[in-house]
Order: sequence, then structure tokens, then C-alpha cells
Amino acid sequence: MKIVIGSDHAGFPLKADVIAHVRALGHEVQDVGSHTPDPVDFPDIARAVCDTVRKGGAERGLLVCGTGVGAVIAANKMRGIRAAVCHDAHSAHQSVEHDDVNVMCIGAQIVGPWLARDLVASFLDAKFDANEDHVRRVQKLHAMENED
Ligand SMILES: O=C(CO)[C@H](O)[C@H](O)[C@H](O)COP(=O)(O)O
Repeated sequence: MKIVIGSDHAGFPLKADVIAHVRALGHEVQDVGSHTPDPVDFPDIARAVCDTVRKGGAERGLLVCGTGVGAVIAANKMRGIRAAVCHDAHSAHQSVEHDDVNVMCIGAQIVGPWLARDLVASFLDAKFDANEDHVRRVQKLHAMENED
């Protein structure tokens, strides 16, 4: 798969390790920044990652900030994006299987590099289980995007 990844300054140190692991799993990676450890606002990075996903430039996105919280808030404001902050492997794969999540957010201040690798592997290996219940719920999420 083609994967787009971004981080703010708090996620910057972990991002390099995550990129290496995603490539080791056989995926193509596009890094939209930040490219230095200097402070940067997570909404700007979330926008870059999510724009790439929703325009078809990548199948899935990864965001790394300090807690994953700011990133997931920002990502879920973007139409067509279903983002989850995941710090356990079960959520990382079930969020795709049940909720068709297309962007996973990780907190670099919460998890270390080895757990981050497991999270990424679980997320990228997972596929949406398009049964009637899951499809109906995702359709309801889409409908909510268009409400005032
Ligand atoms: O975790 C985050 C938001 O939920 C982000 O990484 C923030 O940048 C984090 O709060 C770091 O803040 P800082 O004091 O600007 O380093």
C-alpha cells in the first residue's frame, strides 16, 4: 500500500522509526513533514496527511503527535477521514475491520517505538469487514459529515 505519514515536533523523533518499520513491511511511504524538530502546529500536519488520503494519493495515513489526541481531533474534521488514536493493537486492527478507519494517530509521549511498530503492523494488515452492520454504521458516519 501507499502510506502517508506526518508528525508535529512532539512526534518527530518517533516518526523516523515508524517510517522505517512501514517500509520494512513492504509499503511505500510519503512523509509530508515535519522534516525538522522545530515546533509546528499539528492541525497543519493533519491537514496534509488527510488531504493526501482523501484525494487518493495514499490508501492510509499515519499521524504522530505528543498524545495522538490533537491529531485525531484535527483528522476527524476532514471530510472522508475516519481517524482513530490507537495505543493498543486490538484497537489498531478493529478500527479498520469495523469502522473502516483510514488514518491512525499515535502519541509519541505515550508509546515507545516497539509498541508503535506493533500498532502500525496491526493497522496496516487489517482490512474492512464490509458486513451489513459495519457498512450501515460507516454510512451513518458519512451522513454526519454533511449535517450543520
Ligand atoms: O499532543 C499534541 C496535541 O494533542 C501535540 O503533539 C502537541 O504539540 C503537544 O501538546 C506538544 O505541545 P508543545 O508544548 O508545543 O510541545
